[in-house]
Amino acid sequence: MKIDGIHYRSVWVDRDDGWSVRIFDQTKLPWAIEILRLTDADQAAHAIRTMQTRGAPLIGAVAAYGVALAMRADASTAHLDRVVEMLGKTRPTAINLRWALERMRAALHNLSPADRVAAAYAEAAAICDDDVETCRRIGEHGLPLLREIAARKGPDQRVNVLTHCNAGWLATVDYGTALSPIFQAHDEGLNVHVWVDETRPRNQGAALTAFELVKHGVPHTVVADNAGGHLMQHGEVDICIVGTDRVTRQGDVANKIGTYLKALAAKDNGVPFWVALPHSTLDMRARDGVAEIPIEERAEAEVTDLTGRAADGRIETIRVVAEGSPAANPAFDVTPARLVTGLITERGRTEASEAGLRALYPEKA
Ligand SMILES: CSC[C@H]1O[C@H](OP(=O)(O)O)[C@H](O)[C@@H]1O
Repeated sequence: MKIDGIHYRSVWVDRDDGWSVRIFDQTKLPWAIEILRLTDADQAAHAIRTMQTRGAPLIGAVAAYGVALAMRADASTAHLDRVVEMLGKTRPTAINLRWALERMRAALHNLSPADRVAAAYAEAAAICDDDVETCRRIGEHGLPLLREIAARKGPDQRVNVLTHCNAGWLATVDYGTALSPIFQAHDEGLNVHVWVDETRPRNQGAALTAFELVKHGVPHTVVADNAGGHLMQHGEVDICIVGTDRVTRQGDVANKIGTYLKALAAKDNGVPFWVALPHSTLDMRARDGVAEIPIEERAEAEVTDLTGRAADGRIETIRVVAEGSPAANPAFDVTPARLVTGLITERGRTEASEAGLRALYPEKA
């Protein structure tokens, strides 16, 4: 998507710089736009682990390019296996990471080492191009939901969408998932407004979703995570649309911590709760999400500390928790399918169920 009129993807290859891989340092956004230069797999792993680059589809794409960078250093089968395993351990919850690495290994394993560099870059590029088209189509299939609300409420009433975390173009290669229909609705002139959950502790909503919506000119309001239920009780939310890091074959949804609580509030208030996902986020090997999806535990400091811009413009990190208090930091939770109104995919919309997913993805059954 665009930043000040210039189109970017969230990851790209700099052919003029030795085929290095470029990403935004998302830990610096929205205060600074810094582009990182990755030249080896360890740098790619570090970027994923530290969330310099994050978002389920995007970490898969960056890991894929991490494999390509690794093949330039050593295209042996042993090194390929080592790098795939190393990158696969960077973050446990988003299934897109495993999906992308398995796809890279399948594309390279039977090739001769001499052919692996070019093939790795080509496969990583194909993963990125597939993600861009997939996310664009997710937008197309989610758009009718917003049009229906707009038609019901009338042109002078805004369509209020609540979203959690960041599932925009910064979480994917381009367009986003949950934000894709919102961008398309805005671009076609729908009167759409977004309630943006700040999304503690990493504030992906306040920092990244808000940044995307400002740059695209989409009306929005940042709210504390705990405000969503109140807004729903008072009729201020017409629909919730969130992204996801893994959906099981029965439709259970892993997403950023706090999503489950929003889904409970939506159910209690009769607010439709939709989840947007590309095919790469489906984990048909898992059934019960609560029991089977690994939930990433991140550092306490992400809860005890907060980073932002001081009055004098300096970026500072301050402690916001009493000295001596420990913190726990589960980074995701699982929303059971019974709380999900439906799934928005690149192939269309479906109920959050095994039957619904089999109908859309018969080849994955
Ligand atoms: C389009 S996937 C976005 C998904 O990924 C985020 O996790 P993180 O920022 O920790 O990588 C979050 O769960 C989003 O919903």
